[in-house]
Amino acid sequence: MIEFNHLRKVYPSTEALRDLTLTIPNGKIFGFLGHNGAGKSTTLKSLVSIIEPTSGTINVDGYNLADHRLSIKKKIGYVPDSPDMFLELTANDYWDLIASAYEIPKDVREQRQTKLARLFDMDSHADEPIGDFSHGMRQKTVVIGALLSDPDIWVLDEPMTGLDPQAIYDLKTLMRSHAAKGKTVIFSTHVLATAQELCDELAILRHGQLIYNGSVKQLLSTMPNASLETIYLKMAGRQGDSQVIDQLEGADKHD
Ligand SMILES: Nc1ncnc2c1ncn2[C@@H]1O[C@H](COP(=O)(O)OP(=O)(O)OP(=O)(O)O)[C@@H](O)[C@H]1O
Repeated sequence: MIEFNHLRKVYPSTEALRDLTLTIPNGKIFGFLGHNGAGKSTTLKSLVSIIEPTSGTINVDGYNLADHRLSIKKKIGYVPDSPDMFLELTANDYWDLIASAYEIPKDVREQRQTKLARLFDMDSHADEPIGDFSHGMRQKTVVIGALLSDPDIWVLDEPMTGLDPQAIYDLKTLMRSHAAKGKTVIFSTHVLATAQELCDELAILRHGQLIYNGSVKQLLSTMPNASLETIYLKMAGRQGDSQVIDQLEGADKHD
């Protein structure tokens, strides 16, 4: 179980998180939704210790993150919001780096890497530089890296961006099976159909504030026959949406 208690993050020009309090249970797929800049990555980066919150605490399985940083980091596999890093390394070098940081035994690492690289069609590209990869191949490289240590807690920031349909299907299957084992799967997405299909529970952020936390079922029951997209846009979307689109359409007609 992961608990965020009154988390705040202030950047010089923005208050990215405002008093975020929520609990993420084990054994569920938990989704973060919110417009660009809502605070999703900031929340996930705080959990994986890439950034330090301005105030507030995070507890993982009852342990305070600030006091047990290293042991908690080792339980987490993280897919960052951008796969454009370590471009000069080969995929293999990158996985080596992760294997040594997580102290994964050589035989375990080899077994898992072989399976994951084959699953994501990356086995024949392992010795090529990441900088030569397409966006989707870079994404597959970081997904494999995140899952290499078989971590209990998966923190996936927009993990499906750029993946092909087969890889998306496979990743969704892995996420479901990991949660079914009672482990934790946290991900952010802008694809509301995916969130509706995959998530058990959701947090919706707007301007760094939590505007919904609960089950997808419960949220869908608030508006019978409406999709998550419809409900989300009512909660988090621009007011007078159709008016703005009508004005744009009108402007186009006069061009
Ligand atoms: N390193 C940084 N320095 C300054 N401001 C930042 C930094 N990182 C994020 N921010 C600001 O914090 C706010 C939240 O950003 P964050 O990346 O958490 O949003 P997000 O919900 O993940 O957005 P997106 O959907 O676009 O990825 C934004 O206003 C952003 O400009």
